Amino acid sequence: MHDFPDLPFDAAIEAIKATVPSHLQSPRVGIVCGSGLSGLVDSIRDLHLVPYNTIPGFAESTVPGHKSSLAFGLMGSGEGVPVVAMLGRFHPYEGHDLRVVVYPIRVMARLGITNLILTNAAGGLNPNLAVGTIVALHDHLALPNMTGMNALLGPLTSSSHARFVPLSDAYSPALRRLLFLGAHHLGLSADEVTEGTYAWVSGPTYESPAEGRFLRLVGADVVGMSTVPEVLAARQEGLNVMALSLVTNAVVIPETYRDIRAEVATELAGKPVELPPAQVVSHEEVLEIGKAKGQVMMKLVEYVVSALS
Ligand SMILES: O=P(O)(O)O[C@@H]1C[C@H](O)[C@@H](CO)O1
Ligand SMILES: Nc1nc2[nH]cnc2c(=O)[nH]1
Repeated sequence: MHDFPDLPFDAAIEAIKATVPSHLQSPRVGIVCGSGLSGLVDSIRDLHLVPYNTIPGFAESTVPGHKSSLAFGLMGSGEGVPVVAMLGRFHPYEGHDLRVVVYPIRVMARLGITNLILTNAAGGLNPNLAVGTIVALHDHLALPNMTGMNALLGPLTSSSHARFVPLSDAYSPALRRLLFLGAHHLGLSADEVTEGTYAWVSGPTYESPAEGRFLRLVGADVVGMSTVPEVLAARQEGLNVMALSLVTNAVVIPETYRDIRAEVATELAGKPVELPPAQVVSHEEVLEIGKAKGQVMMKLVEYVVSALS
C-alpha cells in the first residue's frame, strides 16, 4: 500500500505511537462523538488522550461541545476492547476541506480499526421521532455528494483504494443487529431506538421550513451536518460502519404558514390576535439534549463494542 504525501499519515501514526502506551496502540474499534456526545469517553478505561494539535494533519474542532482530542483506552467488561474515540469532529462549515474532515477516519483505519461507530446530533424530520430518540442509520440522502461536494473527490489517498465506492451496503446490517440486541438487553423500546435515513446538509444554517418539508418528502427521517463524509471515507478504507443519530430537536415543518394578512385584519377590527409560540432551534438546545440523553447512546455503544471482542 502506498500513501500519498500531501496527507502526513506516517507522521501522524508516529506522533500517536510516541505517546500512547503499547497495549492501546492498535485499537479495534473507532468511535466518533457528535455534538454534546463526548461524554462517551466516561465509558473508556485506561484512558489516554492525544490532543489533535499534536497530530500532524489534524485540524482543531471549533464547535462548542466538540473537544479536540483522540481518546485511546479499553471499553467493555473483562479484558476490554481497545478503542480510539474522536472527542469532537470536523465539519465543512467550519471551513475545513473535506479531505481534512475525513483524515482522522483514515488515520484510525491505519491504526488498525476494523469497525467504526459514528454518532451525531440531528434534527427530526419524521414526525414519529420524539426528541431523545436514537436512530440507527440504514441509509443516507446527501444532496451535497450528488452535486460536487463529495469527500471522495480528488486523488486517491492510497493506491489500494477503490475509485468507485458502492453505498448500497454502507451501514453494516451486522452492527445494526448487535445494536438492536443491545437495545433489547437494556430494556429500550422501539420508540427509543429505531432505524432511519439521514439527510446530510452542509449547514451551518438549520433548515428553513420549506427545506425541512422537502427533505421529509424525499424520504429522510433525520437531518444533520456531519457523518456522511466520514461514512464514505470509512467505506473506502474497508471499515464496517454503524452510525447513530440522537434526535435533539424537531425540524420545524409547518403544514401552513401563519396568515399575517388575516392577523392584521383581525387586529384592525379591534380583536385580539393570538400569536403562535416562536419555534427556533439553537445549538445550546442540541447540546443540552445530548447531555441529557447521551447516557443511553453510551450504553448502546458499549454493548456493541463489547460484543465485538
Ligand atoms: O457533529 P454533529 O453532527 O453531532 O453536530 C450537529 C450538527 C451541527 O454540527 C451541530 C448543530 O447544532 O450539531
Ligand atoms: N441540519 C441540522 N442539523 C442538526 N443538528 C442538530 N439538529 C439539527 C437540525 O435541526 N438540522
